[in-house]
Amino acid sequence: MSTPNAVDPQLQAALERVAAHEQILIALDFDGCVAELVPDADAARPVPANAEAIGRLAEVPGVTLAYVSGRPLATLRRLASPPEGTLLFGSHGAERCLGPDSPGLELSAQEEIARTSIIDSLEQVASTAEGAWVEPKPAGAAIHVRRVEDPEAAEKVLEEARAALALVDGAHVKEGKAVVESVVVLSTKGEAITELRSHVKPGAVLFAGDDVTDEHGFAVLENDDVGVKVGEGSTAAEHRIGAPADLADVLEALRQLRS
Ligand SMILES: O=P(O)(O)OC[C@H]1O[C@H](O[C@H]2O[C@H](CO)[C@@H](O)[C@H](O)[C@H]2O)[C@H](O)[C@@H](O)[C@@H]1O
Repeated sequence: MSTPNAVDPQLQAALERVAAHEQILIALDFDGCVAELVPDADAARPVPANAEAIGRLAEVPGVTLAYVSGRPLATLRRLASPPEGTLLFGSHGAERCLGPDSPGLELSAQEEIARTSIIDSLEQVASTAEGAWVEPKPAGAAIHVRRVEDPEAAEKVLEEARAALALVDGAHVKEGKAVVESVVVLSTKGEAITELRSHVKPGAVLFAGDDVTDEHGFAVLENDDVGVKVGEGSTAAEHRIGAPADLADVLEALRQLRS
């Protein structure tokens, strides 16, 4: 294990307040937070130092780990390889695994029709630009443009996708980084964190995330909770780190405070 860098003093003070609680919840976004953003979405993996820090935190009494991600639950499990016992929310909160009895996501017949229309519409749009591709998901789909070389062409794809999705009954749009997603089940990371809070009953929560959808998560933090925005962009989080590679220092600082 390499020596961790000191975290910002204000963040360190906030971590001390979190660590003082008997039970704490550490909820993490995956892409752009635990893992670097990469062109091939299936190649995303935790930054090694983050994986090590997460593994060590999983051993600490009174610490519950959770992932709160836009990824489908099955993909999240495969890519993140979370330690045993980690609670999981996928599909921006529409899918959950809080234990063996957690119900799977079931779509109504109407939602199934809407999901098929979303996928068909996005496939149609993606076929117009080299590098654009569609990621089908249990509750909808995402159109990706990170591999479209020309930024103007990429933005045009996203605009066309928004326009196509506006015509699909029951399609809700979520914005992301080089991606537009559409879901047939409306849920937010804020709702996921609220559900985690009532399940775990922690004295305080640390939530880290990098994207627009993570703002719903920061918005439900309270009291001694700590929100950490990863990277640039406006945010409701009170703390910020530069990149996913900096997250390990934060997690390690928290672990040391619990030792
Ligand atoms: O909530 P998250 O865990 O951050 O998931 C959000 C979306 O992440 C993935 O897309 C993003 O990461 C890709 C891999 O680095 C990148 O290529 C893409 O441009 C990003 O938008 C994922 O593919 C989506 O399903 C998630 O909703």
